[in-house]
Amino acid sequence: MKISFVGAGSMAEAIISGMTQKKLIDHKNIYVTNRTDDVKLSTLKEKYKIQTTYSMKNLLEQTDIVFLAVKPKDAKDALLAIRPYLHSTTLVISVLAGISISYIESMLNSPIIRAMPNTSAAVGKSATAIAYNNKVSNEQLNITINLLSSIGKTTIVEEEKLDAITGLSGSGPAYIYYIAEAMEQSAQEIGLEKTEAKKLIIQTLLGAAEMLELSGKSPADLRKSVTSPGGTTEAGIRVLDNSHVKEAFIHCIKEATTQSKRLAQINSKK
Ligand SMILES: NC(=O)C1=CN([C@@H]2O[C@H](COP(=O)(O)OP(=O)(O)OC[C@H]3O[C@@H](n4cnc5c(N)ncnc54)[C@H](OP(=O)(O)O)[C@@H]3O)[C@@H](O)[C@H]2O)C=CC1
Ligand SMILES: O=C(O)[C@@H]1CCC=N1
Repeated sequence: MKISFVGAGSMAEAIISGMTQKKLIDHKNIYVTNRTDDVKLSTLKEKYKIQTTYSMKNLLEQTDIVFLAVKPKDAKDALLAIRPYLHSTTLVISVLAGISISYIESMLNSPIIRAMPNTSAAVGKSATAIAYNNKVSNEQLNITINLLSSIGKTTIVEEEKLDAITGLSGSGPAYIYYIAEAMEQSAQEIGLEKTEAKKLIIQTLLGAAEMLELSGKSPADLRKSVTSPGGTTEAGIRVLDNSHVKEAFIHCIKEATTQSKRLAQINSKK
Protein backbone atom coordinates (compact mmCIF):
# COMPACT_ATOMS: atom_id res chain seq x y z
CA MET A 1 0.00 0.00 0.00
CA LYS A 2 1.19 3.53 -0.82
CA ILE A 3 0.26 6.53 1.34
CA SER A 4 0.89 10.12 0.28
CA PHE A 5 0.91 13.22 2.46
CA VAL A 6 0.14 16.65 1.05
CA GLY A 7 1.54 18.93 3.75
CA ALA A 8 4.54 18.22 5.92
CA GLY A 9 3.83 20.16 9.10
CA SER A 10 3.21 19.21 12.73
CA MET A 11 0.18 17.01 12.06
CA ALA A 12 1.63 15.17 9.06
CA GLU A 13 4.81 14.49 11.03
CA ALA A 14 2.88 13.26 14.07
CA ILE A 15 0.96 10.78 11.90
CA ILE A 16 4.08 9.66 10.00
CA SER A 17 5.96 9.24 13.27
CA GLY A 18 3.19 7.09 14.77
CA MET A 19 2.74 5.00 11.61
CA THR A 20 6.43 4.31 11.07
CA GLN A 21 6.96 3.32 14.72
CA LYS A 22 4.15 0.75 14.55
CA LYS A 23 5.48 -0.51 11.18
CA LEU A 24 1.95 -1.14 9.86
CA ILE A 25 3.11 0.27 6.59
CA ASP A 26 6.52 0.04 4.96
CA HIS A 27 8.25 3.42 5.38
CA LYS A 28 9.43 3.20 1.75
CA ASN A 29 5.77 3.46 0.67
CA ILE A 30 5.09 6.69 2.55
CA TYR A 31 5.48 9.80 0.38
CA VAL A 32 5.30 13.42 1.48
CA THR A 33 5.39 16.85 -0.08
CA ASN A 34 5.00 20.47 1.01
CA ARG A 35 5.00 23.81 -0.76
CA THR A 36 8.50 25.23 -0.27
CA ASP A 37 10.16 24.05 2.94
CA ASP A 38 12.77 21.66 1.52
CA VAL A 39 14.70 21.62 4.79
CA LYS A 40 11.64 20.15 6.51
CA LEU A 41 11.27 17.52 3.75
CA SER A 42 14.95 16.52 4.09
CA THR A 43 14.52 16.23 7.86
CA LEU A 44 11.47 13.97 7.46
CA LYS A 45 13.26 11.83 4.87
CA GLU A 46 16.27 11.40 7.14
CA LYS A 47 14.30 10.83 10.35
CA TYR A 48 11.61 8.41 9.12
CA LYS A 49 13.31 6.99 5.98
CA ILE A 50 10.31 7.97 3.88
CA GLN A 51 10.11 9.34 0.33
CA THR A 52 9.88 13.04 -0.40
CA THR A 53 9.07 14.71 -3.70
CA TYR A 54 7.98 17.95 -5.31
CA SER A 55 6.33 16.14 -8.22
CA MET A 56 2.57 15.65 -7.72
CA LYS A 57 2.72 12.89 -10.32
CA ASN A 58 5.40 11.10 -8.33
CA LEU A 59 3.56 11.68 -5.08
CA LEU A 60 0.18 10.47 -6.27
CA GLU A 61 0.73 7.85 -8.97
CA GLN A 62 -0.58 4.49 -7.81
CA THR A 63 -1.28 5.84 -4.36
CA ASP A 64 -4.03 4.24 -2.29
CA ILE A 65 -4.51 6.98 0.27
CA VAL A 66 -3.85 10.72 0.19
CA PHE A 67 -3.62 12.45 3.54
CA LEU A 68 -4.45 16.15 3.22
CA ALA A 69 -2.56 17.95 5.99
CA VAL A 70 -2.29 21.58 4.91
CA LYS A 71 -3.71 24.55 6.82
CA PRO A 72 -7.44 25.12 6.18
CA LYS A 73 -6.67 28.35 4.28
CA ASP A 74 -4.56 26.32 1.80
CA ALA A 75 -7.24 23.67 1.23
CA LYS A 76 -8.45 24.96 -2.13
CA ASP A 77 -4.95 25.22 -3.63
CA ALA A 78 -4.02 21.75 -2.40
CA LEU A 79 -7.25 20.18 -3.67
CA LEU A 80 -6.79 21.79 -7.08
CA ALA A 81 -3.19 20.57 -7.16
CA ILE A 82 -4.03 16.93 -6.42
CA ARG A 83 -7.21 16.71 -8.51
CA PRO A 84 -5.61 15.88 -11.87
CA TYR A 85 -3.71 12.92 -10.41
CA LEU A 86 -6.43 11.13 -8.47
CA HIS A 87 -8.22 7.99 -9.64
CA SER A 88 -11.93 7.82 -8.90
CA THR A 89 -11.27 5.34 -6.08
CA THR A 90 -8.24 6.99 -4.47
CA LEU A 91 -9.12 7.56 -0.82
CA VAL A 92 -8.65 11.12 0.44
CA ILE A 93 -8.28 11.54 4.20
CA SER A 94 -8.47 15.16 5.30
CA VAL A 95 -7.35 16.21 8.78
CA LEU A 96 -8.17 19.88 8.17
CA ALA A 97 -10.04 21.67 10.92
CA GLY A 98 -13.33 23.11 9.71
CA ILE A 99 -13.16 21.83 6.14
CA SER A 100 -16.35 19.90 5.44
CA ILE A 101 -16.73 16.77 3.38
CA SER A 102 -19.12 18.65 1.09
CA TYR A 103 -16.48 21.35 0.46
CA ILE A 104 -13.98 18.66 -0.59
CA GLU A 105 -16.71 16.96 -2.65
CA SER A 106 -17.26 20.25 -4.48
CA MET A 107 -13.76 19.79 -5.86
CA LEU A 108 -13.13 16.05 -5.86
CA ASN A 109 -15.24 13.14 -6.95
CA SER A 110 -13.52 10.87 -4.44
CA PRO A 111 -14.08 8.66 -1.44
CA ILE A 112 -13.43 11.10 1.42
CA ILE A 113 -12.76 10.56 5.10
CA ARG A 114 -12.67 13.61 7.32
CA ALA A 115 -10.55 12.90 10.38
CA MET A 116 -9.73 14.89 13.48
CA PRO A 117 -6.64 13.46 15.17
CA ASN A 118 -4.28 15.24 17.53
CA THR A 119 -0.51 15.52 17.73
CA SER A 120 -0.27 12.73 20.32
CA ALA A 121 -0.39 10.58 17.17
CA ALA A 122 3.41 10.90 17.30
CA VAL A 123 3.45 8.57 20.32
CA GLY A 124 0.52 6.38 19.27
CA LYS A 125 -1.95 8.15 21.58
CA SER A 126 -4.10 10.28 19.31
CA ALA A 127 -7.81 10.58 20.03
CA THR A 128 -9.05 10.48 16.44
CA ALA A 129 -12.61 10.87 15.22
CA ILE A 130 -13.66 10.20 11.63
CA ALA A 131 -16.65 10.77 9.37
CA TYR A 132 -16.91 9.68 5.75
CA ASN A 133 -18.89 10.07 2.54
CA ASN A 134 -20.85 7.40 0.69
CA LYS A 135 -18.05 6.71 -1.81
CA VAL A 136 -15.85 5.14 0.87
CA SER A 137 -15.95 1.36 0.55
CA ASN A 138 -16.11 -0.96 3.55
CA GLU A 139 -12.64 -2.12 2.68
CA GLN A 140 -11.31 1.46 2.67
CA LEU A 141 -13.01 2.17 5.98
CA ASN A 142 -11.50 -0.95 7.56
CA ILE A 143 -8.05 -0.16 6.16
CA THR A 144 -8.29 3.39 7.53
CA ILE A 145 -9.39 2.26 10.99
CA ASN A 146 -6.56 -0.26 11.04
CA LEU A 147 -4.07 2.35 9.87
CA LEU A 148 -5.27 4.92 12.38
CA SER A 149 -4.96 2.33 15.16
CA SER A 150 -1.20 2.82 14.74
CA ILE A 151 -1.56 6.42 15.94
CA GLY A 152 -4.10 5.91 18.74
CA LYS A 153 -7.80 5.31 19.30
CA THR A 154 -10.36 6.02 16.60
CA THR A 155 -14.10 6.52 16.73
CA ILE A 156 -16.59 6.99 13.90
CA VAL A 157 -18.88 9.99 14.42
CA GLU A 158 -21.45 12.02 12.54
CA GLU A 159 -19.72 14.82 10.68
CA GLU A 160 -21.66 17.52 12.61
CA LYS A 161 -19.73 16.53 15.73
CA LEU A 162 -16.31 17.19 14.24
CA ASP A 163 -16.22 20.91 15.09
CA ALA A 164 -16.82 20.09 18.75
CA ILE A 165 -14.27 17.29 18.61
CA THR A 166 -11.75 19.69 17.07
CA GLY A 167 -12.33 22.12 19.97
CA LEU A 168 -12.13 19.36 22.59
CA SER A 169 -9.53 16.81 21.55
CA GLY A 170 -7.97 18.16 18.33
CA SER A 171 -6.74 21.22 20.20
CA GLY A 172 -6.84 19.34 23.52
CA PRO A 173 -3.13 18.53 23.90
CA ALA A 174 -2.40 22.27 23.84
CA TYR A 175 -4.63 22.84 26.87
CA ILE A 176 -2.73 20.21 28.82
CA TYR A 177 0.62 21.71 27.72
CA TYR A 178 -0.69 25.06 28.92
CA ILE A 179 -1.20 23.56 32.38
CA ALA A 180 2.23 21.94 32.20
CA GLU A 181 3.77 25.32 31.32
CA ALA A 182 2.12 26.89 34.37
CA MET A 183 3.28 24.00 36.57
CA GLU A 184 6.86 24.38 35.28
CA GLN A 185 6.87 28.10 35.85
CA SER A 186 5.46 27.81 39.35
CA ALA A 187 7.91 25.02 40.21
CA GLN A 188 10.79 27.39 39.60
CA GLU A 189 9.14 30.12 41.64
CA ILE A 190 8.62 27.79 44.63
CA GLY A 191 12.25 26.72 44.60
CA LEU A 192 12.32 23.43 42.68
CA GLU A 193 15.02 22.61 40.20
CA LYS A 194 13.87 22.52 36.55
CA THR A 195 14.75 18.90 35.73
CA GLU A 196 13.39 17.45 38.94
CA ALA A 197 10.17 19.46 38.52
CA LYS A 198 9.81 18.26 34.93
CA LYS A 199 9.89 14.61 36.01
CA LEU A 200 7.35 15.24 38.76
CA ILE A 201 5.00 17.11 36.41
CA ILE A 202 5.10 14.44 33.68
CA GLN A 203 4.49 11.62 36.15
CA THR A 204 1.65 13.60 37.74
CA LEU A 205 -0.06 14.12 34.36
CA LEU A 206 0.47 10.49 33.31
CA GLY A 207 -0.81 9.23 36.66
CA ALA A 208 -3.88 11.43 36.59
CA ALA A 209 -4.71 10.37 33.00
CA GLU A 210 -4.34 6.71 33.96
CA MET A 211 -6.54 7.18 37.03
CA LEU A 212 -9.20 8.75 34.83
CA GLU A 213 -9.00 5.76 32.51
CA LEU A 214 -8.68 2.91 35.00
CA SER A 215 -10.30 3.91 38.30
CA GLY A 216 -13.86 4.04 36.98
CA LYS A 217 -14.33 7.25 39.02
CA SER A 218 -15.46 10.64 37.76
CA PRO A 219 -12.98 13.54 37.59
CA ALA A 220 -14.92 15.24 40.40
CA ASP A 221 -14.65 12.17 42.67
CA LEU A 222 -10.97 11.77 41.87
CA ARG A 223 -10.40 15.42 42.72
CA LYS A 224 -12.28 15.02 46.02
CA SER A 225 -10.03 12.12 46.97
CA VAL A 226 -6.97 14.40 46.64
CA THR A 227 -8.57 17.24 48.59
CA SER A 228 -8.26 16.87 52.37
CA PRO A 229 -10.37 19.31 54.39
CA GLY A 230 -8.18 22.22 55.42
CA GLY A 231 -5.31 20.83 53.36
CA THR A 232 -3.05 22.02 50.57
CA THR A 233 -5.21 21.03 47.59
CA GLU A 234 -8.22 22.81 49.01
CA ALA A 235 -6.13 25.97 49.41
CA GLY A 236 -4.86 25.69 45.83
CA ILE A 237 -8.21 24.90 44.23
CA ARG A 238 -9.78 27.84 46.06
CA VAL A 239 -7.47 30.11 44.06
CA LEU A 240 -8.54 28.42 40.80
CA ASP A 241 -12.22 28.76 41.73
CA ASN A 242 -11.81 32.41 42.72
CA SER A 243 -10.15 33.03 39.34
CA HIS A 244 -12.95 31.16 37.52
CA VAL A 245 -10.45 28.85 35.84
CA LYS A 246 -12.99 26.10 35.17
CA GLU A 247 -15.32 28.59 33.46
CA ALA A 248 -12.34 29.88 31.45
CA PHE A 249 -11.58 26.34 30.25
CA ILE A 250 -15.20 25.78 29.29
CA HIS A 251 -15.17 29.08 27.41
CA CYS A 252 -11.85 28.08 25.77
CA ILE A 253 -13.25 24.81 24.39
CA LYS A 254 -16.45 26.49 23.19
CA GLU A 255 -14.42 29.21 21.47
CA ALA A 256 -12.17 26.65 19.75
CA THR A 257 -15.32 24.84 18.56
CA THR A 258 -16.78 28.08 17.25
CA GLN A 259 -13.50 28.82 15.46
CA SER A 260 -13.74 25.44 13.70
CA LYS A 261 -17.22 26.48 12.48
CA ARG A 262 -15.89 29.90 11.46
CA LEU A 263 -13.12 28.26 9.44
CA ALA A 264 -15.77 26.25 7.61
CA GLN A 265 -17.67 29.43 6.74
CA ILE A 266 -14.59 31.38 5.66
CA ASN A 267 -13.35 28.54 3.48
CA SER A 268 -16.71 27.71 1.93
CA LYS A 269 -16.66 31.18 0.35
CA LYS A 270 -13.25 30.68 -1.27
N1 LIG B 1 -1.40 20.68 14.62
C1 LIG B 1 -2.40 20.05 15.21
O1 LIG B 1 -2.41 19.80 16.43
C2 LIG B 1 -3.56 19.57 14.42
C3 LIG B 1 -3.76 20.02 13.13
N2 LIG B 1 -4.84 19.58 12.42
C4 LIG B 1 -5.03 20.09 11.05
O2 LIG B 1 -3.91 19.65 10.31
C5 LIG B 1 -3.65 20.59 9.28
C6 LIG B 1 -2.18 20.90 9.26
O3 LIG B 1 -1.84 21.51 10.50
P1 LIG B 1 -0.33 21.64 10.94
O4 LIG B 1 0.40 20.41 10.59
O5 LIG B 1 -0.35 22.10 12.34
O6 LIG B 1 0.13 22.84 9.97
P2 LIG B 1 1.60 23.26 9.53
O7 LIG B 1 1.56 24.70 9.23
O8 LIG B 1 2.58 22.75 10.52
O9 LIG B 1 1.82 22.46 8.15
C7 LIG B 1 1.14 22.77 6.98
C8 LIG B 1 1.88 22.11 5.85
O10 LIG B 1 1.14 22.27 4.65
C9 LIG B 1 2.05 22.57 3.61
N3 LIG B 1 1.32 23.15 2.48
C10 LIG B 1 0.59 24.29 2.42
N4 LIG B 1 0.03 24.43 1.22
C11 LIG B 1 0.39 23.37 0.47
C12 LIG B 1 0.13 22.95 -0.83
N5 LIG B 1 -0.65 23.66 -1.66
N6 LIG B 1 0.68 21.80 -1.27
C13 LIG B 1 1.47 21.07 -0.46
N7 LIG B 1 1.77 21.41 0.83
C14 LIG B 1 1.23 22.55 1.28
C15 LIG B 1 3.07 23.48 4.27
O11 LIG B 1 4.21 23.55 3.46
P3 LIG B 1 5.24 24.79 3.52
O12 LIG B 1 5.75 24.81 4.93
O13 LIG B 1 6.30 24.47 2.52
O14 LIG B 1 4.41 26.00 3.19
C16 LIG B 1 3.27 22.69 5.57
O15 LIG B 1 4.13 21.61 5.36
C17 LIG B 1 -4.52 21.82 9.55
O16 LIG B 1 -5.53 21.88 8.59
C18 LIG B 1 -5.07 21.60 10.93
O17 LIG B 1 -6.39 22.07 11.03
C19 LIG B 1 -5.72 18.66 12.90
C20 LIG B 1 -5.57 18.17 14.15
C21 LIG B 1 -4.51 18.63 15.05
O1 LIG C 1 -5.23 24.90 15.91
C1 LIG C 1 -5.72 24.33 14.93
O2 LIG C 1 -6.41 24.96 14.11
C2 LIG C 1 -5.50 22.87 14.73
C3 LIG C 1 -6.77 22.08 14.66
C4 LIG C 1 -6.80 21.25 15.91
C5 LIG C 1 -5.51 21.48 16.52
N1 LIG C 1 -4.80 22.31 15.85
